[in-house]
Amino acid sequence: MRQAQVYRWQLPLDAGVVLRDRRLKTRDGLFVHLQDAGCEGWGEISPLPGFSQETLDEAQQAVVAWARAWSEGQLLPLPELPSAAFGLSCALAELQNTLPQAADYRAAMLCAGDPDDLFATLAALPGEKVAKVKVGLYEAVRDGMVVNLLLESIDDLHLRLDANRAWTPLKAQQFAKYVNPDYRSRIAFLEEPCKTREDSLAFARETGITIAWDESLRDEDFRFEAQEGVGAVVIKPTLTGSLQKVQQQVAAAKALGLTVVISSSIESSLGLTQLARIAAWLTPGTLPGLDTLHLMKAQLLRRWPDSDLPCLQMDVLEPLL
Ligand SMILES: O=C(O)CCC(=O)C1=CC=C[C@@H](O)[C@@H]1C(=O)O
Ligand SMILES: [Mg+2]
Repeated sequence: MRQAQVYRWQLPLDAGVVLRDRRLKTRDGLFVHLQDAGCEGWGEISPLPGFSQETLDEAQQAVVAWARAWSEGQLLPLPELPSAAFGLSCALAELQNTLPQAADYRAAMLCAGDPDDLFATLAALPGEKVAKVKVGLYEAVRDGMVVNLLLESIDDLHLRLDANRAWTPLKAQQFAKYVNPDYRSRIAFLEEPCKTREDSLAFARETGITIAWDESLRDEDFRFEAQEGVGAVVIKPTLTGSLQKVQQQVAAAKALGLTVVISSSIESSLGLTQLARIAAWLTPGTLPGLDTLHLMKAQLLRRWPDSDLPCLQMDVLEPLL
């Protein structure tokens, strides 16, 4: 007999998590748990404030209705809301054993805070040294100097940068001016430098710095096409939709020869470990962008290997059905 449950949860975040100018104090989300004929599957639905179009309450309504119908034997189409479609499709994939267990728990180190503190940590990174640095939060010139300094001091370091569309063309140029042309090839990519796609493309052409699309993938008029200066796409499944849609986007990007990075939308450890499995499955060989667990004060139900954070269990979940 089929059984479905939807749980709501809330986790405290580290004091310093700022997203699109707003400070996030907690991460709120849902889990769905499906059981059928001795098999089970879990999925996480946690729209990211400032990034997702839908609110958690809207996602909850859609997920509860879908799960109720499913437990009564109906198979409704997945909801349109990306976070809901993603979480439900993961639960179904676990239930049907189509989401492989093997996971890629490596993550490009997310750097924040004082650059002076970063050198030692980065220099000591084992294996492929890839770090992600946010730019566009301070003066573009300061960003340029920090990036230059990091690449200068650690000669096997590659950086992923992310401006979240913060710059005007002028500011982007000010940034680029400070990065020694010899080091630019070690900028693996710079996500979304400018406010518009046209300006970002012009920046890539003019500076030789490879750019990546993240926010643009959610633009109504976005199409996968070869574009000079674009080297990668960053796919955030919680913002994209069902696993099937994620697979389609990965395939379309790969067909253009682009690097595809599966990235976190600050999911709990349960969602994050599923993303590590999706990365191992769909983008083997590319370091995923999943270094966000340390932004939280606890894990939930499933552990991320080597994390020291306490792992909270079922008793903190609020059942909704
Ligand atoms: O992509 C990564 O390496 C980590 C995730 C990450 O950088 C982000 C997750 C969610 C919102 C943003 O703060 C940021 C991004 O814009 O890509
Ligand atoms: Mg980004």
